[in-house]
Amino acid sequence: MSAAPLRVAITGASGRMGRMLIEAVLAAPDCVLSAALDRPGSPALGQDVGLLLGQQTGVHISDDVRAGLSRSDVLIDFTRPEGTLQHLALCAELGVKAVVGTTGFTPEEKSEITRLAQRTAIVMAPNMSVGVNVVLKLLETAARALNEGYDIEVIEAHHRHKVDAPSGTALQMGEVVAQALGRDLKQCGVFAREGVTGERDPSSIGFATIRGGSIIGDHTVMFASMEERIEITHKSSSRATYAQGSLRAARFLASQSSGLFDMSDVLGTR
Ligand SMILES: NC(=O)C1=CN([C@@H]2O[C@H](COP(=O)(O)OP(=O)(O)OC[C@H]3O[C@@H](n4cnc5c(N)ncnc54)[C@H](OP(=O)(O)O)[C@@H]3O)[C@@H](O)[C@H]2O)C=CC1
Ligand SMILES: O=C(O)C1=N[C@H](C(=O)O)C[C@H](O)C1
Repeated sequence: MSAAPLRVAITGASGRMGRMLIEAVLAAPDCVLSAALDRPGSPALGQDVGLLLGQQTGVHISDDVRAGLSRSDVLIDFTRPEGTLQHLALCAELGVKAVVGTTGFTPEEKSEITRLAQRTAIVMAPNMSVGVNVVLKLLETAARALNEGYDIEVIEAHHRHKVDAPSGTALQMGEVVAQALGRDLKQCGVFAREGVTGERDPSSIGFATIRGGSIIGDHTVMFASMEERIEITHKSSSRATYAQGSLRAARFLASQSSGLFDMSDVLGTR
């Protein structure tokens, strides 16, 4: 007998990631789209989610998050920090699991998510692509080997609509490198340079942000010495990579009851 399909709810349904996730869920044979949710006042409310895909699905975008979650096993949320926190509080109350792709959380908001994960299972990652999560492992190895004489800079580029900087992925890359080197990113991260900055502090990890056009998401970590330069780069060419990773995370959660996980748990690379 085949297992019951995973009932997946999507918040931010009309957003860039929301639309990509809906397409991925509709195409997944083991999943069913149980709810497509947007916030009150969204012009998308009432639309059949298949409208943009040229098909009728019978699932209409709604702002009734509680009702949508009540008929779901897992929520996939790519919205904004304040929206995600509201959605997670409802997930914890209703026993619905959650995959969080939203970035830009404050340390306090992250602590709140850790608390909510005592009541339901949550996967949270600033980048759901398998490729980026492999790159995080490469960075750990590179940082350990290049621990002296190399200046480390993280460069990221995204589309003109992105609202947070540096990207969540760039920050995670910085954290992985800092941890491998026994540094604290809060102390050594340099997020802006202008005017007479003085010479570069060798223990710093610099960040540079580019915003423009339709760039989906590029990240490079540069290790620069006086003799050579190593650059580890990941470039996304479609948001489908984030949607597919999110579905892997949703399937992983089916066997978890509580706790906060990341993509290394999902991919078994921890
Ligand atoms: N982890 C990963 O792999 C990835 C993470 N991201 C992150 O996902 C998030 C969304 O990105 P993207 O899809 O490009 O953004 P969009 O702006 O295209 O979509 C955001 C969606 O969330 C809704 N929303 C905004 N604020 C709230 C709120 N307070 N409550 C409920 N819903 C809200 C928006 O509704 P409205 O239109 O009404 O404002 C919209 O539907 C960002 O934080 C981004 O960094 C993106 C790609 C990959
Ligand atoms: O906003 C985006 O688009 C993306 N956000 C994530 C981030 O902040 O790292 C992931 C990806 O780079 C796309």
